[in-house]
Amino acid sequence: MSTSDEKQVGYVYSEEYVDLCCKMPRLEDRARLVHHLIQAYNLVDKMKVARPKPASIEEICAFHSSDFVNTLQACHNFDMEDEITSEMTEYGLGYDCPLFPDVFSYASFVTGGTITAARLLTSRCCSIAINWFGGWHHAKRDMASGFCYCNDVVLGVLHLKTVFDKILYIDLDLHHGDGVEDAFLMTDKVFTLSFHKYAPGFFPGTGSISTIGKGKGQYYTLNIPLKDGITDQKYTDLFHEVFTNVMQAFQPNAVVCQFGADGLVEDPMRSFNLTSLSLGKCLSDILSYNLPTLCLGGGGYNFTNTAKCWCYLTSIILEQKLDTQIPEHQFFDRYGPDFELFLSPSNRSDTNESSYVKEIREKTLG
Ligand SMILES: O=C(CCc1ccccc1NC(=O)c1cccc(C(F)(F)F)c1)NO
Ligand SMILES: [Zn+2]
Repeated sequence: MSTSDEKQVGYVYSEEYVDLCCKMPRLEDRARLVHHLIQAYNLVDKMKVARPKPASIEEICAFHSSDFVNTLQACHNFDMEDEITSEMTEYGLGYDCPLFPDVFSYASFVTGGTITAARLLTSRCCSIAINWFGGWHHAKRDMASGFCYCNDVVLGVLHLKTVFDKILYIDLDLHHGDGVEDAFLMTDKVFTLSFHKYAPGFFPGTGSISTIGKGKGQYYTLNIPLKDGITDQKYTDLFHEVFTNVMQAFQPNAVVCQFGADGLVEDPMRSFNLTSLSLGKCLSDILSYNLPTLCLGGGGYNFTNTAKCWCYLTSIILEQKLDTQIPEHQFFDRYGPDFELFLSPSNRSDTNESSYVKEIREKTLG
């Protein structure tokens, strides 16, 4: 099958990379499930596989402070019994961001994965690049946060900026993409658009509709705060309206999208009532503009649903229809009892009253 290069889809993967991603506590074998499902649907052979290299210290320091990176690197032989020092907690390490022996190679490899994906776009080798094991949007310049050590998203955007003038960042994770928003709050070259749950006491607590950017970056930050129970229809209608407005006004040269899957039905976060069809429709909207596009993962703590979702998104990128039956493969039995690719919404109530959505529309679309 001959695909002209500009349609080539880049997929960041190696056995070593997946193995390392599975060392992250609380994410166990998620990366392996994701890759093997994409493989089981014969999608890997339709993509240009790019082996990631770990990001170098200087690459990571393009955003993070050197004392933070040095501290993270010093934790590389940390084991569970070691006590958490005050220095570690000062850098956000130890609680929300658990320490484990390979933490630094994990963080530098994931970051390298996203930079590798971004390079596929800046080198014009591909028009779409995927790193499902990146998308760690909470990490700050000198602080790990919310399960994120290095902010691979910021570093990917910074690399894209060396070639593309204006970058649109879209964050579809259940949680507000605070680390990325902070990094680009004051620039008009990166527009950050985040859809997320916004509720008292819900992490990270930022992302209210009133945060719109500062200085030159004023009006280049947009937050869509949502409540529990939102459905596919309401989410995708709102996304379509807001996204098309932003595309018209900002006219980016490249797009980065974080497809965190913790907003899906049956996620342990138990917040939104979305199925993969929502993220799929958002992705189709984005791809319809034929811009260089970087697709990243993120949250997603129901591992089989996350694998189903990102595999489905990969099929949309490749314009391949998938069987609804999960194909036989090494992890087939994990997909029981239904062995179905698509999810069904639950009957939980949607607390986003239409008056609330109307208010959001008015405040963001003017
Ligand atoms: O998903 C996130 C991070 C969520 C987070 C924020 C702050 C502190 C810890 C976390 N991570 C979790 O709550 C978490 C991580 C892995 C698995 C789970 C589970 F219990 F939901 F499965 C929960 N950002 O997009
Ligand atoms: Zn999340």
